[in-house]
Amino acid sequence: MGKQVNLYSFPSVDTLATALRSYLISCQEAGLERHGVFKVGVSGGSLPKTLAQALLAPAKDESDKVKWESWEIFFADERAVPLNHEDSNYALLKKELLDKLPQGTPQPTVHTIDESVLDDTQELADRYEQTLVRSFASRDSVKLPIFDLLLLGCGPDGHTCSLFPGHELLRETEAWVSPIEDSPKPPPRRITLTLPVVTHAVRVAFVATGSGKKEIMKDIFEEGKGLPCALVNEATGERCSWFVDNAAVEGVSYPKRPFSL
Ligand SMILES: O=C1O[C@H](COP(=O)(O)O)[C@@H](O)[C@H](O)[C@H]1O
Repeated sequence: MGKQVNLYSFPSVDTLATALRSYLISCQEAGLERHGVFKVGVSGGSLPKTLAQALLAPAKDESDKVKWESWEIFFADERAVPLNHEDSNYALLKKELLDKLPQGTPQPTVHTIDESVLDDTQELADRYEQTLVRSFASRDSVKLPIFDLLLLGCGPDGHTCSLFPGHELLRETEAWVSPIEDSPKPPPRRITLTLPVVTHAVRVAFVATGSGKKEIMKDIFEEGKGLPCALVNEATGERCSWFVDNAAVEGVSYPKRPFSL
């Protein structure tokens, strides 16, 4: 068996958010040291709210500062809807986090999808892949982009990004970004980072909270069952950290670690 992932469980979302903040700052500093920017992919769903709680808290000191001007934000997956649509992951991040940055805060760079091609998901995916190519270097010079951090959610069926259990997209080996037309969770038309891109990141962090997640957490951590979240765990091992509350892992026997950086 490969190296184990870090499973961090917290008594509340508040304590989880405090730890997540420290983790994000450490990933930010590692990214800045590596290449002068912090390249992070974010998900939709329940993540942006917890992320906002972590990032909007005032800095304790200089070493705890979010250096927004150095953040390059990408989307781990996005829905094929206008950017101001209620189903848009960008709109959600904007509402929960970006619009709440205090006045005068230097703005992060946010890489959104190209709204002009929403009716063609293959083109939408290709254009987003080109966005990655421009930021991470050409596909000829790198086989896969390397995100400093991917922030992922875990759906109650074990999906992550828009990679769903049993879907043929899990076998994609070439594309960096793929379209999906039949997402079992609405809306059906989306684009997503592919599994090789997700598992190639320097670090991957899942955030999952609430008792609604506990059954799938057992499946992911105890049996795997080929679930997308389990595939990410298997491929990333100790590069992968789960930030969960106690309710989400009640009855899960996988060893939890005390949080430390
Ligand atoms: O549809 C999606 O769902 C997942 C999981 O969402 P959650 O609400 O259960 O946290 C999310 O990570 C993904 O970005 C989103 O498009």
